[in-house]
Amino acid sequence: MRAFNEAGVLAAADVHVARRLAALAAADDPDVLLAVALAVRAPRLGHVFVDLATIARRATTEGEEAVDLSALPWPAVPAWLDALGACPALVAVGEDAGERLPLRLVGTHLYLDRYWREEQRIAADLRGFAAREPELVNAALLDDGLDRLRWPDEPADSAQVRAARTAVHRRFTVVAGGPGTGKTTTVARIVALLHEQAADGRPPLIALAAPTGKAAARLEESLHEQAPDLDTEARDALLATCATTLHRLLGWRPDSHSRFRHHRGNRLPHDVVIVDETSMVSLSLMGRLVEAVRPDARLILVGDPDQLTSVEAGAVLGDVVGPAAEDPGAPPVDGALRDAVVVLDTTHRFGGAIADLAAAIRSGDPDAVLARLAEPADPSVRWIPLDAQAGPDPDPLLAPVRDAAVAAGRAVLDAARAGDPRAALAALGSFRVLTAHRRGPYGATPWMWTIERWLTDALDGFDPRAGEWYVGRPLLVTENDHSLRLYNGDTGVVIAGAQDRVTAAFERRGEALEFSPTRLSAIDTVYAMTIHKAQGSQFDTAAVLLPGTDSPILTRELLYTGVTRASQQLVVVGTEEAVRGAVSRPAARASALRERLWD
Ligand SMILES: Nc1ncnc2c1ncn2[C@@H]1O[C@H](COP(=O)(O)OP(=O)(O)OP(=O)(O)O)[C@@H](O)[C@H]1O
Repeated sequence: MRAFNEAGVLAAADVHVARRLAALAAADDPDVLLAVALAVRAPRLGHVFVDLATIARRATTEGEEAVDLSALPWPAVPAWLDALGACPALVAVGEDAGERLPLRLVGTHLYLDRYWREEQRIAADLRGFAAREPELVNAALLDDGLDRLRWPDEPADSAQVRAARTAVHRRFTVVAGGPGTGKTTTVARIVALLHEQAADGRPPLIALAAPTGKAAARLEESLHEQAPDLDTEARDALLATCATTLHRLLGWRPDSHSRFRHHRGNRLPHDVVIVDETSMVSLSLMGRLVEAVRPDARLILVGDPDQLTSVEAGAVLGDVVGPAAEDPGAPPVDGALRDAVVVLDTTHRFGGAIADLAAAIRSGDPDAVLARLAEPADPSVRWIPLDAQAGPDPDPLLAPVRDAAVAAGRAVLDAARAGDPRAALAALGSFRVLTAHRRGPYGATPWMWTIERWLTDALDGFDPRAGEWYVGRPLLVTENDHSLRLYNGDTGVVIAGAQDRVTAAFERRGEALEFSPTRLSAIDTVYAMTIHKAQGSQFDTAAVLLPGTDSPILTRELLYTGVTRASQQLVVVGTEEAVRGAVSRPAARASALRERLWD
């Protein structure tokens, strides 16, 4: 294991855990130890298992320098599998082996047993939901509702209409689509239609949830915004709906890391559970969710399967949507899961060139992406083919980024000085620099210093050294604070108040909430933020700064998620190699959920 540790393939903790597990089972074959360490490593990097047949080609390293993986002493695969098969106290072999051992080998996939169980159980639960008898519905009322809730120019068989119809008819529905494809609109329709179906009886108990507090707050806000325009008796019910985090819904207990109040033995009381931003839900959280939903309830998963996935193991939404994403227009076939997945593929929100670029990234064709960057269909996309390292002396070609940062900074500062929190928050949301990393030469932290310098040079009286709570400072909440209802990722601005006092203003449901800065705990400055943190938010203008090609997190999903954070104007800074590197490198998480669901 030493060579693999020194090459940056294995971390010290992987080696340590592998040694402990092997010692308990009295296994001492070095090839077995290496395999166990790789299985321990897998979930740390988002994989559900390690595929021993491909790991020698696919492993990524964590060191700064490129490593020649082929020079490492990889065991020959057949002998490796045999060695694992000869450890009956450590490794269960095959899906049918009944023992509970620390590891499980299925074909060439080596799992930590816990993840194997999780994956298997989720597949069974989801297949169960998908196959369950459809609901009895009042079809005339449903048709009438779908008609009333349609946009004037929306076809009667649009994907949004199909998605809402599916969710009313079935016990399991997946609504998949990129930004602005009408997912939230569809959720609003589903809630309204389900209320209409129950008009004479007990109104359905509906839970709306999202993986983060910020995403939950955003879902709730947009449903409340859409409600007044909907032609339905259920308008009040929509206005009264609240969204919560998945952890809260499931009854997270601070005394226990993974146990929730609701589970298979104590299900959620809800008739309908709708989850937004499902791409951010990990395998284990999905496991806790599907086991807690009553078998006779409806489960509706909403999200964008092309976005970055949770940092924990699994890529559940992508696996559930599976092949349905490749032929969104295909008519339903007999497979129950195929019928449950509806892909929304018409963008209603942003500029054509941004949507075009996002589609090219999704298709994985680097030449098409570069062509759309070099000659976009309209001026909403701009590409600066530069290496995006932060430095004391930014390249003059970065002027568009600087100008946008200064324009937004000026608007934030003017509004903050004038004591106008709403205008300051609106200006803050108008522009953001997005990076792949937090630290290091391409990180959000050095870029923050660069932007602060630009603002100091351009704005009269702007001085970030004037004290921690200087007027106009853009704030980022870095931990959930349930008592203030501020969530990790929320942003705010320091606003001038009376008598030299300042407040920190944050937006909630279109209103500005102001707090004394002394009440805030985990806060950062946010001239730049990581693409991961920006997930679930959009900005009028976003500048996406790509790292070098040796960055292990430069992937297709990262670029797609960054690009789709811009609603009107997008600037991409990165070399041709970085763009190619990103597009040609899908995050490819090792997971067998897709096969378990679809094959
Ligand atoms: N069929 C449609 N025709 C015209 N406009 C629509 C249609 N569906 C939705 N819209 C509008 O497009 C915008 C995006 O819709 P919506 O917020 O539902 O998308 P979304 O997929 O939830 O976006 P996000 O990824 O930001 O959550 C909204 O302003 C909405 O009013």
